[in-house]
Amino acid sequence: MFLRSALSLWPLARNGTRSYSSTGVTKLVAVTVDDQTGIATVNLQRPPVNSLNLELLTELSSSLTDLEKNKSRGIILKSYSDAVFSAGIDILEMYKCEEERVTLFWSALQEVWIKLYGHFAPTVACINGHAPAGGCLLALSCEYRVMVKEKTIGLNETKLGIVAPQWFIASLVNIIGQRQSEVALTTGKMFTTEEALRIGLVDEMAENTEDAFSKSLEFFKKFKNISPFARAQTKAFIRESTIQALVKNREKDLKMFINEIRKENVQKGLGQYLESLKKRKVS
Ligand SMILES: CCCCCCCCCCC/C=C/C(=O)SCCNC(=O)CCNC(=O)[C@H](O)C(C)(C)COP(=O)(O)OP(=O)(O)OC[C@H]1O[C@@H](n2cnc3c(N)ncnc32)[C@H](O)[C@@H]1OP(=O)(O)O
Repeated sequence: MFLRSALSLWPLARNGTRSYSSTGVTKLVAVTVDDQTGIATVNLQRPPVNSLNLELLTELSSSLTDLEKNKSRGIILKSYSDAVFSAGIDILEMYKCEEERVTLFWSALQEVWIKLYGHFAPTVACINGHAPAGGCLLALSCEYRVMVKEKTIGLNETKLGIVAPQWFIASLVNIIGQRQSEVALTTGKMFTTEEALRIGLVDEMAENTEDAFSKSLEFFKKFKNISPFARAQTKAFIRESTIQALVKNREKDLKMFINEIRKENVQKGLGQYLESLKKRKVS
């Protein structure tokens, strides 16, 4: 009964699913809600590599707000591409950036993390491609991670000569612990799917996107006999201190980000990194 009335808020059904976009036009984030289960699939679709720019983050943020309002029964976050889940922050948002835009950009990233990390319903990252840095952060924000074999994931910021902010670090520490995080972060380690599974950075490995998606769906069955309220409140208690650490320091975090990326050596490093990306190809 509750599910029916919650779902009735969604736009018209088509083939058992409801497609939805916060702007009315599907653009960088496509949301589909399964009519039977109420599970939402949030598909990131910014070719070629789903790098996170202001527009994608703004759409993702409003999709998450709508899912919260419409009481979705769960979220699967995935990529349109079988090669890349998300390449992390679009380097062009940090390289030679304008103050006004970079302020909006970082605020949007904070907002997305706060909403996704704190989302009341169960969340799964269906990691169907590489997930460096900000891409890894999105996956870490979910409650469960299913990753396609032979991909890579990690917070590789130090490799770019930048420092992962405290909330990126906390998201990792909460999953793999302090020691493993320290080694991973200081070396900018990118884990293969197999390595990530061994250290608990991901929960399951999948053969391909389809397999990852069906394993993601299985996760929600764990809560079949659990009160949604008890589940959500427990998650909120567990995650509260991590979220509050950013919520109380958003302005400071923003200033630190802007100061850090404006440094001459950081700008030089980002420029070189962009160049190296253009020359290199991943097999
Ligand atoms: C005291 C201090 C307090 C802290 C202050 C804060 C400090 C700052 C914190 C900032 C945190 C940063 C987080 C990030 O997310 S940084 C981004 C890191 N991302 C990466 O390193 C990934 C780079 N990309 C790749 O490794 C590969 O592209 C990938 C494996 C993802 C896919 O490989 P594939 O072979 O499929 O694709 P290509 O490499 O050919 O890429 C296609 C085109 O896309 C461009 N590209 C790729 N990634 C990015 C990116 N992140 N931003 C912008 N552009 C990107 C790539 O150059 C290709 O472009 P062209 O087609 O034009 O050549």
